[in-house]
Amino acid sequence: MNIKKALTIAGSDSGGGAGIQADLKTFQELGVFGMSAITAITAQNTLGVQAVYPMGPVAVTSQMESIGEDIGVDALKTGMLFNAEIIRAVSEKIKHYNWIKVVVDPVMIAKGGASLLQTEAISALKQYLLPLSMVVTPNIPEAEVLTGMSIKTMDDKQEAAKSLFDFGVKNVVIKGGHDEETDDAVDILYDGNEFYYFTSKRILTKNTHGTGCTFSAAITAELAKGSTIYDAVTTAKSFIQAAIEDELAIGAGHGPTNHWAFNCKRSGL
Ligand SMILES: Nc1ncnc2c1ncn2[C@@H]1O[C@H](COP(=O)(O)OP(=O)(O)O)[C@@H](O)[C@H]1O
Ligand SMILES: Cc1ncc(COP(=O)(O)OP(=O)(O)O)c(N)n1
Repeated sequence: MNIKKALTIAGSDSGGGAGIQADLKTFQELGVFGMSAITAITAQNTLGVQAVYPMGPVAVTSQMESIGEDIGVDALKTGMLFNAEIIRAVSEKIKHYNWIKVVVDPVMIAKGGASLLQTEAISALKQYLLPLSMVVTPNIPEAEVLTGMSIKTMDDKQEAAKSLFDFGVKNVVIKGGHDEETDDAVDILYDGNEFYYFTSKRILTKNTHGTGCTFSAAITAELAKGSTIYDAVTTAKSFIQAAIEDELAIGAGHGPTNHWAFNCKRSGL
């Protein structure tokens, strides 16, 4: 069996809804072999983040080396990177191994407000990692921080996508989960030439913990299997829609999404 391999470089969420745990569940459901390089351990549940314990940059890159020297990577994603030292070290290793299918989810703040990226690390993200990325997947607040723009309308989203493209990113996906006045959740993709729109019905639920992680992991899994960017985003959008729709009411706060739902739906369960 020629299984494709996907790597997540991200933080651990003890509650299992976001971070490494969400990524590996998504990789498994989409039929790729999942691997991880952990950047930080968070003590976290559906109520919020109780503590963050970052790894040193060498601890992160030695995990990448173990994978790079033996197993290989068909596609990778980054999630919570926490500080500028980790961003720099991860970027150097990606260049060293010439890993091309790189999805950057520029995780900044958890749903409960906890900081998952130090403010002073934002310029490192722009300078070192964005130019190496095949796809970047900010939500609206993250796109605002990266571009310095206020994003309210679809025109603003298009301008922001163009501005992110100018950082050297090859494809920009601005997610619409935070656009809460609209009935639909609309994600836009910009490839430097065209805009593409991915629209789904907005589901009214508080159980959306880890949506961004799951969505970017699904894109990564599809790219690992050889999909085009457009097809990878299409599948990721269906995956996350099913995962939010068929909700798991776990914990007292923002519950996780349901990673089984996409395959259950496909097999008529
Ligand atoms: N309530 C919702 N209903 C349907 N889709 C949603 C909802 N919330 C988020 N999404 C989708 O989940 C994905 C992640 O979006 P978003 O919530 O903006 O990211 P993040 O988790 O990084 O804040 C996107 O594809 C978005 O359209
Ligand atoms: C360890 C870890 N990584 C990332 C996140 C943020 O995940 P996201 O998918 O953006 O979901 P919410 O935080 O908005 O629920 C996280 N919480 N923890």
